[in-house]
Amino acid sequence: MFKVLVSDPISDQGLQKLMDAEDVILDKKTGLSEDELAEIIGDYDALLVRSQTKVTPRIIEAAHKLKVIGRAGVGVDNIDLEAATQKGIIVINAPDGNTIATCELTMGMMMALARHIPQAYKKTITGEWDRKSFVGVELRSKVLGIIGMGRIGSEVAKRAKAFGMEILGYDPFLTEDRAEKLGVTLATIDKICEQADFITVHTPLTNETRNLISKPQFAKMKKGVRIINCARGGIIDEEALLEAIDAGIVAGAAFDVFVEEPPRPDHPFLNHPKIIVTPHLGASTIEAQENVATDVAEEVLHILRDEPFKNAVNMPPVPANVMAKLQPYFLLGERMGHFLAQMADSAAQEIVVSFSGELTEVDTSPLTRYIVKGVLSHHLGSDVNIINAMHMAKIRDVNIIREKSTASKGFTNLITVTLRSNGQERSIAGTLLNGYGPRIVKIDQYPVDVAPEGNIILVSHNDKPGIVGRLGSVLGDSGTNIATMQVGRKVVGGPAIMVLTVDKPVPPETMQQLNQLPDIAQVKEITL
Ligand SMILES: NC(=O)c1ccc[n+]([C@@H]2O[C@H](COP(=O)([O-])OP(=O)(O)OC[C@H]3O[C@@H](n4cnc5c(N)ncnc54)[C@H](O)[C@@H]3O)[C@@H](O)[C@H]2O)c1
Ligand SMILES: O=C(O)CC[C@@H](O)C(=O)O
Repeated sequence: MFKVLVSDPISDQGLQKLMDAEDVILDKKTGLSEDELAEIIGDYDALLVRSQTKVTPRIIEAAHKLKVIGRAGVGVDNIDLEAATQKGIIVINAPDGNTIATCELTMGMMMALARHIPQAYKKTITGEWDRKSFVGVELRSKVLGIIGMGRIGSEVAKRAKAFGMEILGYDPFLTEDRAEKLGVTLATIDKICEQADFITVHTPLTNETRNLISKPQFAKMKKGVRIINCARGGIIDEEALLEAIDAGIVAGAAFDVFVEEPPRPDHPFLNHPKIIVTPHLGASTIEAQENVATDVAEEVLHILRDEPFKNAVNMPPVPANVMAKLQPYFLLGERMGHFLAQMADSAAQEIVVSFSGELTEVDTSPLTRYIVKGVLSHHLGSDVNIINAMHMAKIRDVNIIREKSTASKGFTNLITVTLRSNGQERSIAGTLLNGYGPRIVKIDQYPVDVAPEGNIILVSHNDKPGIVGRLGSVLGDSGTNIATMQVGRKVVGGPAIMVLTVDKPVPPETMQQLNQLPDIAQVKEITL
């Protein structure tokens, strides 16, 4: 018998399969404290949660029998994936079931904003018949900017088309082809800011998307723009939004999600006449809750019964002998991918992974997943992991080519990764150096020796006297300390690269200054 614990309110209809299963005992215990959950979790084979239960390392530590944690929804921010992976617990989610619900809430927010519905309702129920204060705008012929064109963003685009809106879309993985199919014009964030009447965000919250819409973006916006966030708190800078409303740039905003949830009672959004708020209701429809509960219940049954399953968000088991060979390379592989993605000017369209030396003796697919995860995580953040990395690449039309080579160029093992995008090709090679750990040994065609960690500045320049000095003084003026420095070139006076490691992130204005120095083609900051 399998014991399954449901620790958050999850739709009964969705759970029916589990309730009917003869080999399952289902317990529903909601509102447990961490202590209470830690005390009982040791009895269970599966745990089903929504977003309230925090599955902390302590819970996982106490979960001696647990085989699977099922999240009825998309975000797994409430589950400690690292701890679950280390303990061999599979974590699954239900990424598709609440797409329409969240899309429809977004459309509702857009209409409520355009016609002041919540504000007008509030006044009318007090007996005031105020028709003058609530003159709205039509959606027809307005420009809608959608940032993040994944599942939800794409559905919003389809519905907004039906309202006669013109749509500008930005997503690093949005191709001309797909944009055309969706009736969306490919745009940059800047263009969206300059031209949109409504802007809605549908990205995950990652280091790259945190404060994606902040002061500089608001400064570029059209007067009277309306802003919607039904994705994750923090993608839109809350303070900058308030300033943009005060400055008369933003006419209204609608937020379902907040940096801190629930927001503190004196949060400035809560009583603001121009801001509509809802308590993270995107997925709160009967249908969505049934969908996500059904999806997750079916998957949990598959896992408990050792049947094939999908939507796992952490790591599958790898045979011990293969693991022993590959594990030392996982960190290197992931960092190489992340390094390369930051070197490239646009999101990957093709990733070529080539292994040489002893690595060619085993199935390197788990290592490839780490590399692909490293590349994709630059744009997808924690939504991509080693279980779903290949799937994420496939659905975004990113072609993965694997090669094995006998030429290890003097190294026991060598991993070479090439990233192709929009006609650009960049590559790096890395290895584990005995006694020194992971090393990047080649960047494009230049031999280097760089530890893939911390803050790295990569400079493409012309090999001319004085460059090192000019760069050093700009960095010095900004208080940035250079820890190490290497220069690589093929011919005297030709194209060259410089790799600097610095002690802390370089301020954006310093990066701008560096990029404007003479004889410098490009300066990129790589953070690992
Ligand atoms: N309010 C709610 O209750 C609710 C419900 C479901 C989902 N969500 C949230 O909505 C968001 C979107 O969900 P989804 O299912 O559409 O996810 P998805 O993975 O299908 O789509 C996200 C898209 O964002 C894109 N992206 C990543 N970084 C970007 C960047 N810097 N600029 C532009 N685009 C970028 C990705 O390429 C991807 O296509 C997620 O944050 C999810 O957690 C909220
Ligand atoms: O209502 C929920 O469970 C959260 C919904 C949503 O944010 C998700 O991540 O799926």
